[in-house]
Amino acid sequence: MIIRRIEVTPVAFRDPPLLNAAGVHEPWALRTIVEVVTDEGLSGLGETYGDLEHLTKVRDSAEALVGLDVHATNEMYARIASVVGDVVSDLHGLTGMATREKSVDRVFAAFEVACLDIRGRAAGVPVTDLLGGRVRDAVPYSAYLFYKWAGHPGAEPDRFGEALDPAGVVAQAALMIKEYGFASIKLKGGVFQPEQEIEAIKALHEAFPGMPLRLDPNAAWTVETSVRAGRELAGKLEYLEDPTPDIPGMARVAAQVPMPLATNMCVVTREHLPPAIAQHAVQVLLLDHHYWGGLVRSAHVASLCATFGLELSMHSNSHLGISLAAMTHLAAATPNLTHACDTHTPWQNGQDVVVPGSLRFVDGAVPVPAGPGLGVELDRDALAVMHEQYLTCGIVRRDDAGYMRRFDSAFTARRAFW
Ligand SMILES: O=C([O-])C(=O)C[C@H](O)[C@@H](O)C(=O)[O-]
Ligand SMILES: [Mg+2]
Repeated sequence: MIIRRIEVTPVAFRDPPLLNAAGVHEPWALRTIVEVVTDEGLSGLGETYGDLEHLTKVRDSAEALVGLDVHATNEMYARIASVVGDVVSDLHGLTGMATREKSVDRVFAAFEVACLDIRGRAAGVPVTDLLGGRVRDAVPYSAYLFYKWAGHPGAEPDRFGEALDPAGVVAQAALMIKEYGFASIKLKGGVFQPEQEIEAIKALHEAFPGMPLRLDPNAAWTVETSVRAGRELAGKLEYLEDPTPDIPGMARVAAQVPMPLATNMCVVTREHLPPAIAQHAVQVLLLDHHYWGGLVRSAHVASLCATFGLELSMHSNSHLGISLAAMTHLAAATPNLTHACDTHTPWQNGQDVVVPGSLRFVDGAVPVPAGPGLGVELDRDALAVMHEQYLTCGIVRRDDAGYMRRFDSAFTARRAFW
């Protein structure tokens, strides 16, 4: 199974004005779709970020992989490492510090997933079986709530409407739970004064008694604020996610609040694990195969977490169905991933590059797709439409702060701000 050809296609799809500590989502979200084709005519799919600097590395790497066997992932990683010469950072900073290793892992992941898709198709088994077999038939996801404007400025309101206060947040949760059946809730914070976000959690706790809740201010709070908020929310949070920046800051908070702390910001690559574990900075790691180097490397990290007593959840950016399928296969094969995963899927409102039908939500969980490989098929018409949207949307990298500054010229991204 020799790689003959790799198609790399950037796409854009509509995204609502979701607010976070970095600013606000632009009207279009970007992704890159990777299709690896072998000499035997088998093809496999991968999905990754769409920012131009990353896309360029993905394109350059694709050329370097032609001629390799789809099983040769160590050689694939080495070739990609030699192509990815420098560190690629996101403007939004929401997934923590960029390092060289993380930059390579991010590029490698899309190709690794595509090769696993091919290997699963060739063997007639789902990707889950290549990762050790399923420990759950369906993967639970959480309702991922955002403060948001009713619509993008100058455009019609979207169907989710405005959510700028506790009542709006509760209404958004009710809509998501009604449509998807989610059984846990995450609120993206770091947008308003901490008191207002604490009130929103209290309102959710009252409206959905017993439902596990998380709050994620994306490091917008100081240590002192995090401790105060954590204590005020005692008994109401399953975990508090990245209240404050960096491992030492998280360690100080963790020692003083009653709930576990989770992260997708201070532990984002292997070198962060030893200090975080030594300092007891986090109790829950949000895995994300897109930057932890694909599915197999993520499974290795999961195993390390089991050794050191860290629990697991899963992080999500705006994504499409190839990513949802990959996330579901990984989570279904990871025994210690016991918290419901994050997903942006509801915000994508049905837009996708995969043929509808193989991915669905049942009681808030996605059943592992039945077909071989990832179990999803590329919808080539949809891909062409979304690629055209990419060419015309005028956005080449995600810039939440820059977009926010169009409406609030003094805005700066919030880090240990409150
Ligand atoms: O910290 C997190 O969970 C994220 O970074 C998730 C997403 O990036 C989210 O914050 C977003 O897209 O605004
Ligand atoms: Mg987070």
